[in-house]
Amino acid sequence: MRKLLCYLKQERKEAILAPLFKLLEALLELFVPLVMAKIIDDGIAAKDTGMVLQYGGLLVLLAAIGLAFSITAQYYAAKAAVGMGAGLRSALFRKIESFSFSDLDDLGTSTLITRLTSDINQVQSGVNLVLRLFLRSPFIVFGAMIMAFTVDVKAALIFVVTIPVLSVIVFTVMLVSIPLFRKVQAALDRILLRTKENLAGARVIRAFAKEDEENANFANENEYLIRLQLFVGRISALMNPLTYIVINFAVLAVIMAGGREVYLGHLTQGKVIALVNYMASILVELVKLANLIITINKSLACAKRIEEVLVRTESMTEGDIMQAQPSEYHVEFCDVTMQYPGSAKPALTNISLQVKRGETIGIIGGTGSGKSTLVNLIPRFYDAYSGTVRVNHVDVREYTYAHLREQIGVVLQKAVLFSGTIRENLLWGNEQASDEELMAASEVAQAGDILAQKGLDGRVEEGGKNLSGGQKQRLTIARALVRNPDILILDDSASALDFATDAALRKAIAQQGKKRTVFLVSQRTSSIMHADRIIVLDDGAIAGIGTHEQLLKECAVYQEIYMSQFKKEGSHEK
Ligand SMILES: Nc1ncnc2c1ncn2[C@@H]1O[C@H](COP(=O)(O)OP(=O)(O)OP(=O)(O)O)[C@@H](O)[C@H]1O
Repeated sequence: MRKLLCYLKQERKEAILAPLFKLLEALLELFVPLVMAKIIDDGIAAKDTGMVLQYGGLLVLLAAIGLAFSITAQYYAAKAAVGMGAGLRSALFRKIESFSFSDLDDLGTSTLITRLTSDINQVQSGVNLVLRLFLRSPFIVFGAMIMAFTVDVKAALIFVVTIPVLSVIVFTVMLVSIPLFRKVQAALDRILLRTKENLAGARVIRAFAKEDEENANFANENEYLIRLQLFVGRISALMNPLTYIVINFAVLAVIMAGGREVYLGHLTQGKVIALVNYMASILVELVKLANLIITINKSLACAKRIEEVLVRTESMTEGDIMQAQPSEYHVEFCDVTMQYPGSAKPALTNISLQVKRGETIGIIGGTGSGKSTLVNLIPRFYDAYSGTVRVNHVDVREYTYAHLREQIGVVLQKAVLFSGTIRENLLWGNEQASDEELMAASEVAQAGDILAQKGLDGRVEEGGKNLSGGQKQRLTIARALVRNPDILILDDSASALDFATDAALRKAIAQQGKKRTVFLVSQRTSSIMHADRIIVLDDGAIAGIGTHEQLLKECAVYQEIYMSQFKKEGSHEK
């Protein structure tokens, strides 16, 4: 919590001024019943119109000054809360950006989105309310009680009994409803998650005709939320009749005791009205206070979720080496074992491999055999559990992230593009690249036809939804090539391309002048068979290394893969 308060400290001036102005407004409010008493006793009773107008004017003045104080307080409270929210949002975003793939896997992206958006909003509105009410409400409750004593001690004793009773009712209702509110939030979270999954998977739902089932599931979750909210609503609704019964009895007691005092000549009618007004103010403030405490509780729960992310220590820290001398072996794996957190068994076991500069390495194996895991260790998307991965003979953990990754062009299995223009997307590879360089990279990536059709200024919609799978893959390859990297990793990134385009792509990459080390991950033997060496992975271990011809002779796993695809392709041709 202390960490979050730092962000409020940056808005120190506003955070002090907001409650101060609210306090001034409350101070003025406490005088209103006294002025009313004066109007009744000195103006109306004495039929003195001048006096009524004079005090009436004072009331208007008090209201106007109070309004000005209140607006000023609202302004500062909003400014402090929004400023804190903005600071928090940037800090959280920066923190999330610093997370490694393992951290993101561990936390889950949907909860990070909720924390970055609705949790921060909740904290923001909590801070806004606290700044306005945490001084004002207790001040009015105690102030009104003290003012009541200054009006009439005997009648004020009724307040001494009423306030604790009212407090007990209000705070009991609050204590009962807070855990229920937490349940409501959790139910809301589930509904949000379901909505998000449904929107993301809308096409799959249609394809499997699961709309009715999904509608029914959503209706169930919604029904549960409605029942919970109604229950919470009923409990909260109990507060009003109960408190009004107490307050009405207290008002009755004030009027009866006051009436007797008026009759005896010890109290004026105006003062009785003032006492009734103080009683009403106390009730209103107690209800506000209860709502404030509920909001504080909700905000604290959200603040805790935000803080969990902010104080999380990253599972990987970067080194400080910026450049290394080119060495004989460009990429080395030394007895590398990789196990994902929470997994029962390693995804890679005892991998040792030395790759020379300029070599093209094909990586093949069944699904889940560890191909992506192997290449993801080179740009340090994950750290090896044991063993070392080296680039230019330097452990990847010793490089700064930026300097390690600027040597490597990665095309991930899932082609991700961002909304904007094609040019903006390609420039991610190298911000300084000229249009000619972008076009040249696109030609190599076999994306020339896309550019001819759409141009560099062609729009890419959210998630590249206006492009086909193959078009997206070719643009992501072009983006990696724009960087002109020393190491190029294509992780099954030509899976949506037809055989001819795939072959043309490999040929164009090989023909580029640069002595580039290439890792080609694929499930298709045809994509990797021309590589200098092929690594066959089987259940996380190397089952064979060699050329296509060597492996066909010596490696049973490779033979099996090749034969299964050869037969399949043969049968297609028939
Ligand atoms: N982020 C992750 N967290 C936990 N386990 C993972 C993660 N990514 C992969 N795995 C597991 O590690 C193993 C190897 O996965 P990997 O993605 O490297 O296989 P692959 O050979 O690339 O498969 P495919 O060809 O299907 O993409 C699998 O058992 C997979 O379930």
